[in-house]
Amino acid sequence: MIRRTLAVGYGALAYAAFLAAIMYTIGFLANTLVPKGVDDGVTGPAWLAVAVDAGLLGVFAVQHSVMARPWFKRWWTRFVPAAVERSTFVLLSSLAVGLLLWQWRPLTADVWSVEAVWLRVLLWTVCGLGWGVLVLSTFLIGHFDLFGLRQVLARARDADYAEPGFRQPLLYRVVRHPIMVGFIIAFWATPDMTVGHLLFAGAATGYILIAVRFEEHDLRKSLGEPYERYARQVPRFIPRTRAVPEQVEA
Ligand SMILES: C[S@@+](CC[C@H](N)C(=O)[O-])C[C@H]1O[C@@H](n2cnc3c(N)ncnc32)[C@H](O)[C@@H]1O
Repeated sequence: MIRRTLAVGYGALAYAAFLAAIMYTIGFLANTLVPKGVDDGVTGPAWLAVAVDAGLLGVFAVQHSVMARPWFKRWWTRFVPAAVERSTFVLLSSLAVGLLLWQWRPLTADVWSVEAVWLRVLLWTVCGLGWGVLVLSTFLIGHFDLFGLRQVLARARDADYAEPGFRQPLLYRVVRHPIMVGFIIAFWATPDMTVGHLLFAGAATGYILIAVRFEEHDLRKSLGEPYERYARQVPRFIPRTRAVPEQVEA
């Protein structure tokens, strides 16, 4: 009983950490409503800021990609109960984001700064749409599974947990990685782009381009031909303007 309560509490804590990390990131990149935005913090030599920021992004990238691999999950569920494996991943990812935002060093030179009000409004709207696409997409493939809550609730009820499995709802019929498309849009759509923000957007986009290849490798391995067919029909990031005819089996 105590273990179950602890598991639910831990899952709730991890989910709260995720919510705090994503909401702070939104304010951080918009330089608004948070104490420290992407253009705030300790100033110093540019080379040092680039080195520190790249290191912080690297910590997140390694943590996030290594801990998401099936071989890693198989190994560490020998020590961590399976029911809280996802919550632990979510908690550590949120802490890595927290470290990144806390220790981020600004590079405040302007890359672009839009004056026209209509264009500023348009860019903020696109940015908001990016975050919206991201959140919606998490619900399309199982928001509460993705962030570990269903796993701990199943444990609390002593029920078996079944993963929601591979799905192709709505946006997943348009592109294979709508969550990542949402991130990319939100990272780049800003009326005021500084060198620091550009570094963040460029490095994070580069990471996404690599990370989805690892994810697809795992999906190909676990799903086989159905994923190959999906990949032939649905592009990674940029929607097709014309449908691809399904190949006739020989
Ligand atoms: C952070 S989500 C990102 C999903 C996807 N790359 C995206 O950008 O929307 C990563 C998890 O989603 C799972 N996933 C990816 N595509 C999926 C789909 N179409 N249906 C269900 N799960 C999916 C992966 O197996 C992985 O565990």
